[in-house]
Amino acid sequence: EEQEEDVLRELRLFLRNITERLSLDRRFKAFTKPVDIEEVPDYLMVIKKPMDLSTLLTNIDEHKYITIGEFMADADLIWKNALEYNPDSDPMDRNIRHRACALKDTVRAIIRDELDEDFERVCEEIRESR
Ligand SMILES: COC(=O)N1C[C@@H]2C[C@@H]3O[C@]2(Cc2nccnc23)C1
Repeated sequence: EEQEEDVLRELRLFLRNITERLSLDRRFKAFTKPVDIEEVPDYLMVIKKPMDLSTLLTNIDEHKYITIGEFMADADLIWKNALEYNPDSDPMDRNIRHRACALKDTVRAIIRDELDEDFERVCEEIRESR
């Protein structure tokens, strides 16, 4: 009912705010747009489900996420894909893995600090009711 839509609207605002803050952080520039398949032709052979911050924003606007957990699963793909595709010891790979780890820790810290447990529980109740 209408109260449920109010809750999901507030969730979208919270998720957009997190995603926009991450997109402004210079450490995460490599994660703001999809990896360019023309520049990296083998990317889709290695990475089954690409994800990036601009795609997260599109998914939010398309009402794809009803719980924080669903958003986290896609946000985690960003850094997991970077660790998987860039495993080597050369400085470029090490650099993007360092940023991937920083992204992982930053997302978790924001959610721990800013997500109200009761609000998340209401979102999960809505997900179970649909
Ligand atoms: C999240 O970003 C990444 O996982 N990558 C991996 C690619 C390999 C390397 O860096 C990326 C883009 C790129 N483009 C041209 C030549 N080499 C590269 C970004």
